[in-house]
Amino acid sequence: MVWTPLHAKIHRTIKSRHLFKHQERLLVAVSGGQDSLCLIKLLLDLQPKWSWYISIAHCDHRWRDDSQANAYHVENLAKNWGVDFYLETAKEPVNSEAAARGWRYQILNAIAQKYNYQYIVTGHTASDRAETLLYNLMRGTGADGLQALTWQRPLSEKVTLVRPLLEITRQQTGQFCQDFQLHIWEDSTNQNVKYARNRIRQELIPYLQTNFNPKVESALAQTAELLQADVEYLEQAAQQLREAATMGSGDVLKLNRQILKPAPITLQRRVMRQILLEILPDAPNFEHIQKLTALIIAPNRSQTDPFPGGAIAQIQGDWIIIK
Ligand SMILES: Nc1ncnc2c1ncn2[C@@H]1O[C@H](COP(=O)(O)OP(=O)(O)OP(=O)(O)O)[C@@H](O)[C@H]1O
Repeated sequence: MVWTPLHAKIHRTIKSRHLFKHQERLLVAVSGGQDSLCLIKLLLDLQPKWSWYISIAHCDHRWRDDSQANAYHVENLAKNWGVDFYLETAKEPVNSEAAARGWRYQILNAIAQKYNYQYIVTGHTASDRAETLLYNLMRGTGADGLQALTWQRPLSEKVTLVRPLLEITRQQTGQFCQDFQLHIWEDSTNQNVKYARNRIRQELIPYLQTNFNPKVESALAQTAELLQADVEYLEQAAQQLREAATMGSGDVLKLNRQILKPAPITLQRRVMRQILLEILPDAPNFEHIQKLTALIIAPNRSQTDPFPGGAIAQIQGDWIIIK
């Protein structure tokens, strides 16, 4: 087996970030594209050092004419490598990117639970991280949206999603596949500049590389990494503030304004967002968070309009009452 600098880098990353331990069961999500092929080859090469049990899962969304051929291609690779292969085919063609993603994670999670895999591993790269950061920046999310793709994320009680390639660029995964002659299945929809994501990848990033910073992808990925640590810290601080300020539970929630008032605005907003995440049917937007935060210094007896789902917040002296 040929050991490259990329092997060494991933080995170090897995060790230093404690992504997996020895002898764990990994379900690798392989689309057949260059990123996930690079990922599976690296993990299979590292396997003897770690004694993992590695399998491959592929999801056929049925949204391209060649999607079945794509699935066979991945199945053949799995056969040649001698690893278990799980295929799930959508009953109806999945026709939006968001729907495909939602369906895919649900399926991967179900396979992992059924066959007892602790980890689902995906091939997201530093390039994906940079694109996600730019995309979210233009949509106006705060630091939470910009932290863009975390190393690990729980998908359910027993299954964790892990992304070991977040410090490797797409250029590197492409070169790796070429060096090892891995046959990539090109996704024709990646070329379609109708999608904002593809315009960022095909047009915006190359423009930034040429005119601003040739290493812009790694620079943006590093920004995401720094923001991730900031967000983690702020969320913990907000959680503590919330616990200190909250009374009651169930249908009526009381927040003490005297405790919230001296806190920095970023923590006040985060407390309100954490609460709204639990009581609204969908994720709260900036306006919802602002409306609730404004009550911290509002005159006595002020109240909000109903939030989606019907909850109302009102002031009674030192308390914000949410019911
Ligand atoms: N059809 C598929 N079958 C199995 N795994 C897949 C499939 N498509 C994508 N993946 C996994 O997801 C990773 C990211 O793929 P891609 O960037 O195309 O998806 P995405 O929709 O942007 O994902 P996300 O929502 O997680 O950011 C791939 O490297 C691969 O591990």
